[in-house]
Amino acid sequence: MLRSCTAGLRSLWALRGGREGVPRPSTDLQPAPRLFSAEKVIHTDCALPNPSWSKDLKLLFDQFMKKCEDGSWERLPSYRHRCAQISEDFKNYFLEQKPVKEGRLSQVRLFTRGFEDGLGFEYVIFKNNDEKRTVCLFQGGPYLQGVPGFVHGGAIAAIIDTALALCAAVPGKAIMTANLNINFKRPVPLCSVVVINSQLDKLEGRKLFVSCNVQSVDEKTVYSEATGLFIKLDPEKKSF
Ligand SMILES: CCCCCCCCCCCCCC(=O)SCCNC(=O)CCNC(=O)[C@H](O)C(C)(C)COP(=O)(O)OP(=O)(O)OC[C@H]1O[C@@H](n2cnc3c(N)ncnc32)[C@H](O)[C@@H]1OP(=O)(O)O
Repeated sequence: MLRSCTAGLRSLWALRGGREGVPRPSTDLQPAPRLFSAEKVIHTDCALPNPSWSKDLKLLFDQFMKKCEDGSWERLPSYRHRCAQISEDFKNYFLEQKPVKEGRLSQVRLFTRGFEDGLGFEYVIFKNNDEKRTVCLFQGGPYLQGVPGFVHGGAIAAIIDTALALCAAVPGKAIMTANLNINFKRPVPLCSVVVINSQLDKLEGRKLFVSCNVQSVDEKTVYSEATGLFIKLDPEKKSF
């Protein structure tokens, strides 16, 4: 498996050198939006297939795209730089906050989209609004290694947090993770594809309770199970 990762890396670098439109790391600093800027910025949607996606990931992606045809499921787009709408949702709560120095703003990226194609988090999330659930198809690349040959637990936590956040997300409202509990039951092989099934279990005032499992594509292996608590930020509280 590690050999195939290394081979994959080499071919990715080769691809990067030759593929038009795939920027080199040093120049991949697109003109990013100012944090919390209302300015609309168009960026590349990362939740679409790229050459690093394995056959399994492409196959599952196609299956879910078919499910989107009748409108019951939707694919959630995903951007490297925070999209204008999400920034709008949060800006009222962080009025005084200047988290990033001017000179570094162009480097700001969403953590799970901060790697070059295929090296880190490759994923796409589909949402079924009626059933209040999401499915995240995730391929953990070679830069996410923890124990040799397996995905780092912190990387698994990050993709679980992302999947649960988007399951809990309420349009126009800002939410944050208050609690995340994960049982790591089996290690996730590096460069493999796993499926994260999340659901909204309960809504209690500002509290959104969600849970998920992380399974192999054939559903025979449960790698992790998790629960999360997300809180809708209170517009009356601006003390962050
Ligand atoms: C999420 C992002 C969506 C955007 C999508 C982008 C895509 C990428 C997705 C990336 C995703 C990345 C996501 C990230 O990385 S989010 C980053 C990681 N999270 C944080 O940094 C959050 C830090 N914490 C806070 O800011 C505050 O504590 C929050 C805002 C969470 C609540 O402070 P607030 O002052 O507003 O609320 P409250 O204290 O009055 O509490 C309200 C109620 O909640 C209950 N409670 C609170 N905490 C806990 C707890 N730990 N266990 C159990 N219960 C808890 C509490 O008892 C009370 O209940 P009740 O008394 O009313 O019954």
